[in-house]
Amino acid sequence: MAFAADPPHTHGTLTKFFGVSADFCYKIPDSLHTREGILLEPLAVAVHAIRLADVRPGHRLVVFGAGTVGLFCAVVAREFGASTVISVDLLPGKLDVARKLVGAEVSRSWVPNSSYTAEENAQDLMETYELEDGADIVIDATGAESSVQTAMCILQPGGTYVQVGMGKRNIQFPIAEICERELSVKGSYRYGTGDFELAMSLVQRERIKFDGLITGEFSFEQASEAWESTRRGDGVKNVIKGPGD
Ligand SMILES: NC(=O)c1ccc[n+]([C@@H]2O[C@H](COP(=O)([O-])OP(=O)(O)OC[C@H]3O[C@@H](n4cnc5c(N)ncnc54)[C@H](O)[C@@H]3O)[C@@H](O)[C@H]2O)c1
Ligand SMILES: OC[C@H](O)C(O)[C@@H](O)CO
Repeated sequence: MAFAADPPHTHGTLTKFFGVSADFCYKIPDSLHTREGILLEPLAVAVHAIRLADVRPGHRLVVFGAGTVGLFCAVVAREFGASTVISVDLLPGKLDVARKLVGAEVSRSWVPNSSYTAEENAQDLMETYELEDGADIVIDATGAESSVQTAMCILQPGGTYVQVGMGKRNIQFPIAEICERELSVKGSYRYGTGDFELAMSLVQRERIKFDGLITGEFSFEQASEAWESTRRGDGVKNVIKGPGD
């Protein structure tokens, strides 16, 4: 898969014109403003992950990370029938967005304690939400070592773990947990056939609404400020306009 947004295959999409074959394009639904169209990409990432996780009605999920990808994993899981989705993030503001997007009936939130071990955090989360044997499915959308370690300790026997977050290439990984509880561990990378279609359909049918998710708009000249704002974790999604827009 050649990814358009960053080198080496291209110089990136931060340009006035970007040529791409028509059969690699999807028409943004008329109901969406172009700037909201950028959210279809991370939504397709989430659709891919939730399909791989095989979320079924009644499942209880934990999603580490409430950035764009984690938020969308949580709301797509709701659409697949999850009864409870616990969003985990260090930033309480991100969890407020998750609650609004997913809805109070399904959404729960939890902030890890940075001075706890992974096992202590896992125990705290499971007690808080009465997950006696553990969650059915856990998704990591942070790439953070501490999240991955905690995630492994909150799955029920036979549960499924999906790695979406991409952080350090090598981390300490509690491999015994996989063996002893017969966990299924999967990696999720970008998207596959049908993921963009389902993402667009969820938006067109207004099952998922993008209202309030574009929290910053920057001119081309302010691009570095946009990246800095994203690095600080401000808001949800920043848009950088093309040159001359
Ligand atoms: N697998 C793929 O195809 C794919 C596609 C897109 C993004 N990604 C990866 O997914 C991850 C999420 O992407 P995003 O765009 O939502 O990023 P983001 O930076 O917007 O979100 C990450 C969130 O994780 C939270 N976080 C960081 N460390 C944490 C910790 N220790 N505990 C709890 N929360 C923590 C942050 O506060 C933030 O809200 C990134 O690692 C990104 O590289 C992977
Ligand atoms: O949504 C697609 C992602 O941005 C990526 O796959 C990227 O972060 C890794 O190269």
